[in-house]
Amino acid sequence: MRHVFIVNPVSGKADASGSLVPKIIQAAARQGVDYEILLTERPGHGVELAQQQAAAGEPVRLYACGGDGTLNEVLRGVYGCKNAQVACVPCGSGNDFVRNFGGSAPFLDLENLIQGEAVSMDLIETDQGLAAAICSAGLDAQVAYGIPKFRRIPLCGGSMAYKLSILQAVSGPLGHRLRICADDETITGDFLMLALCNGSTYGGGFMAAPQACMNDGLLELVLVRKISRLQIARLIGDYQKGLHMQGDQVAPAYRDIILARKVRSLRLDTLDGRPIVVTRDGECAPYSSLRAHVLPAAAQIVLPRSVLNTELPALRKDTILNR
Ligand SMILES: Nc1ncnc2c1ncn2[C@@H]1O[C@H](COP(=O)(O)OP(=O)(O)OP(=O)(O)O)[C@@H](O)[C@H]1O
Repeated sequence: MRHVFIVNPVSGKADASGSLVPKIIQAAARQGVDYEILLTERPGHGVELAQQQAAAGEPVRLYACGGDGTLNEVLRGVYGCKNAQVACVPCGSGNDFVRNFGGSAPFLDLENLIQGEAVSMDLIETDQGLAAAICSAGLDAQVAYGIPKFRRIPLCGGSMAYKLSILQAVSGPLGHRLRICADDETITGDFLMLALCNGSTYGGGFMAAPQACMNDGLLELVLVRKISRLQIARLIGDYQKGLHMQGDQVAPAYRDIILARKVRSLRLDTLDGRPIVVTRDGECAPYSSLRAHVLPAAAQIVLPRSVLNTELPALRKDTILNR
């Protein structure tokens, strides 16, 4: 099997490629694998490179070296190619995908990752494109959407841009009138936001669905009703830590404002004439509707050896390939 490292030099806070490339060369040499290193040159280039690498039909393992956006591009590029496995080398800002598996450290241990095995995992297909972990809509996505604008202001760093974007989002009209069709159930009401989760975590560590399993053929839908600014301030800390849920149930303190379902498909339509911001693995844009469904076992994701030996909600062990 060929090992191809697709490196995004602009992901994360600094260009990681300078330090990463020598580590890749050393790890690949020590593991004695046939490898290649490719750098992305522009947005979307990761999709093209992954497509080209998988097109020959030979077994190939692609390492997406960057953040969640780079992983998303590589997964899009190989979607439908049974010969391609995908690994994540987390060098981005949020790196939410690997949080499902205990965090970045084992994935940055390249020899551990090269020795890893592929696990068949679900993806989310939406009418806006694929998502690996979470597709969300509403206030949280609106905050993420606003950050780049504030980052363009001189001396405005990442944390200040995030705070200014929150301030802007909560100063405007809160919530949307939505019609949500979750499988066969239709729910109409005023909602602050919703998260459709294959994985547990997004937005740099917000744990929307702590029990989400990435290979059970189901998605966790978390709906937050329209609430006051004071209630948002109370909820936000618990939502970040996943304390709004108790196992598969909504925690008693939040049962009047949060709904949770396990679903295969979702249709969302805005009924108030205002577009709602949607984010897929961190890529944001406003839409008036969204269609999404689970793609069971659509990707072969490589997990480091040490992660495969750990019990995690994100992973059912019976789908490990190559064993
Ligand atoms: N050479 C390049 N120049 C400019 N943009 C690029 C280049 N290569 C890739 N990109 C784009 O960089 C964007 C950001 O990458 P990525 O999401 O991996 O990093 P991040 O935002 O730092 O991490 P995270 O999403 O985990 O917070 C992606 O949308 C990708 O399309």
